[in-house]
Amino acid sequence: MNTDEVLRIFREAGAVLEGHFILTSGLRSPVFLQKARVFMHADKTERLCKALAEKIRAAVSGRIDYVVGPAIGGLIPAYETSRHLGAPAIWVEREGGEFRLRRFEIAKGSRVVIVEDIVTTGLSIRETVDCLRALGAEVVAAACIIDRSAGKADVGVPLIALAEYEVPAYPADRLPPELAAIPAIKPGSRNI
Ligand SMILES: O=P(O)(O)OC[C@H]1O[C@H](OP(=O)(O)OP(=O)(O)O)[C@H](O)[C@@H]1O
Ligand SMILES: O=C(O)c1cc(=O)[nH]c(=O)[nH]1
Ligand SMILES: [Mg+2]
Repeated sequence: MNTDEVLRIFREAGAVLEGHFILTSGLRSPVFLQKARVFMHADKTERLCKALAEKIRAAVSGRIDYVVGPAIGGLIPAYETSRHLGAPAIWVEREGGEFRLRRFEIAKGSRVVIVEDIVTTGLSIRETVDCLRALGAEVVAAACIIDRSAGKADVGVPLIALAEYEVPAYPADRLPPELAAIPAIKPGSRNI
């Protein structure tokens, strides 16, 4: 599946939003990919995640013990991708602002792949890598449906993206005037 096909699915689902958005990194953007509007459709999610699982299988040699999704956005794609990889899906969720593996125990040396929805700066994947490494896991790769950095984000492990789609994002104190004129909203779950 190529980037155009992935974006077609997002557009068909009404998931490409325009306005003024506060991203999880604090950056501001005129475009927000509201993945929940895609993941509400099992057929669309299956097509995307089956293709992502194939890309992961081609890139990762050796066993995968767990697929880990960073909540909330990573929950559904990690679960659906895990189905195609034949590995169990678990998740990290925020406790006091930090990602924790609250509901599961994993053996030291477990080989894990992180599956995210969207990557912008890579911050959320880096936080997930830190949490898993502190538990003794080996993070063999991370994957996402759409990489908004188009390959520029450094997540500390190899990143496998189903699609790369570069979207502008600006520091809050360097907004273009047309963006500053629109009231900002924050759709994600960090800090709520
Ligand atoms: O690469 P980054 O700069 O970290 O941005 C991408 C992250 O932002 C979103 O999560 P968010 O924290 O907004 O909450 P959500 O998972 O509930 O959507 C998205 O799900 C990724 O986790
Ligand atoms: O960077 C983000 O927080 C972000 C961007 C985006 O397009 N979609 C999303 O869910 N999060
Ligand atoms: Mg998220």
